[in-house]
Amino acid sequence: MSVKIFVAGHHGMVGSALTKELYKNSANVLVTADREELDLTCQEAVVDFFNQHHFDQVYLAAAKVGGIHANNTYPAEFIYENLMIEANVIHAAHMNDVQKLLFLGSSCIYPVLADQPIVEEALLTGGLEPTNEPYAIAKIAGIKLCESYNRQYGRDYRSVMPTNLYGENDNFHPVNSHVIPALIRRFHEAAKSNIKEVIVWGTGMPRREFLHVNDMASAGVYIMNVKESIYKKNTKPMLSHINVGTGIDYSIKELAEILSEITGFHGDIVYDSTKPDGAPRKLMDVSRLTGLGWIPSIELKEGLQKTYDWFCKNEELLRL
Ligand SMILES: NC(=O)C1=CN([C@@H]2O[C@H](COP(=O)(O)OP(=O)(O)OC[C@H]3O[C@@H](n4cnc5c(N)ncnc54)[C@H](OP(=O)(O)O)[C@@H]3O)[C@@H](O)[C@H]2O)C=CC1
Ligand SMILES: C[C@H]1O[C@H](OP(=O)(O)OP(=O)(O)OC[C@H]2O[C@@H](n3cnc4c(=O)[nH]c(N)nc43)[C@H](O)[C@@H]2O)[C@@H](O)[C@@H](O)C1=O
Repeated sequence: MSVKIFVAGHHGMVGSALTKELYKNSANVLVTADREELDLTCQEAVVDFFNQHHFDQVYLAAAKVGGIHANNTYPAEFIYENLMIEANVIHAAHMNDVQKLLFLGSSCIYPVLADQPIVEEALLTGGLEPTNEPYAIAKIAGIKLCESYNRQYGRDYRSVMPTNLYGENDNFHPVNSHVIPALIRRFHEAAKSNIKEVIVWGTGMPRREFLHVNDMASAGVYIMNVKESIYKKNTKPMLSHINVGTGIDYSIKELAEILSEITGFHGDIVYDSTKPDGAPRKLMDVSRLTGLGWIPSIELKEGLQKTYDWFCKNEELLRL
């Protein structure tokens, strides 16, 4: 029997990987819409769109996304657009009797000084990291929307909390992107132009856990398809969210050194400590996910090399 699925955000890094992953199952019938046809912040447009289709499932991978600088510079857009997208899509899914939905949150929902590795239960136990608090608040609202429709209406809306992601179709903007695409581009351009020095933001000391987007897509589809009774057994009764990561982290300095090697940059790496470090560490406890039977398959160096190869092939077409 076919399963009609709406993938919101299908042009994005995660949405495009999810689309590929979902196409592996020939029973899936995917529906997507470009932003020009469907602005997800517009309630009327979202209601009309859901009324036209009868979806069995929704993957909500559309969001206003960016790295530490973008979050710190455009907090109003990050909180407003994300709240609107989540409220519109999750509510419209419920009103149209869509029983299953997967919402993408982020590891920044957890308190900035949470015990490491961070367990799902750490949510709302402390203050958030200031540079991305508005985005994190919107993501927490998304989790609570899912939990509330589950509690009140018996929906099966699950939320994945991915660690920092990277891979093909990432945003390689020089300042608004995340650290991996930013450094790939900066090291690549320096190596090509024989520039002797590359600036890396912050002290290089923060630690981050990185997951390749193909692993993220595989985990997302896996989690969506775990039987409800088994998924609930692995979460506290009302908890709808689950961490997605590798369980391994690296310092930004270690990451920069790996990327300089991959891109063939042989100059000096200079740390600009006037730029924010953000959270000191964000390593997630992934035992709930591994307990469900999923483990990642792309090791960091391999994933970075694949991403760099993809960047070199697509440099001219990228949204920079
Ligand atoms: N990247 C990361 O490191 C992490 C990402 N996540 C989460 O994963 C999800 C996907 O992120 P990612 O793929 O990296 O982000 P991208 O920016 O690559 O993709 C986001 C997608 O959402 C679409 N979108 C944004 N606003 C609207 C709107 N108003 N109407 C219609 N479409 C819209 C964009 O459309 P368009 O193509 O037109 O711009 C884009 O296709 C997000 O929820 C994010 O919070 C979580 C943890 C880490
Ligand atoms: C996924 C996650 O992404 C964001 O949080 P973040 O984890 O801090 O992600 P980031 O990739 O932007 O930075 C990671 C680290 O790397 C350092 N760093 C060095 N040099 C560059 C650099 O050139 N660019 C960037 N962006 N960071 C750099 C940077 O200073 C920081 O210490 C959230 O806002 C939030 O949106 C969220 O959920």
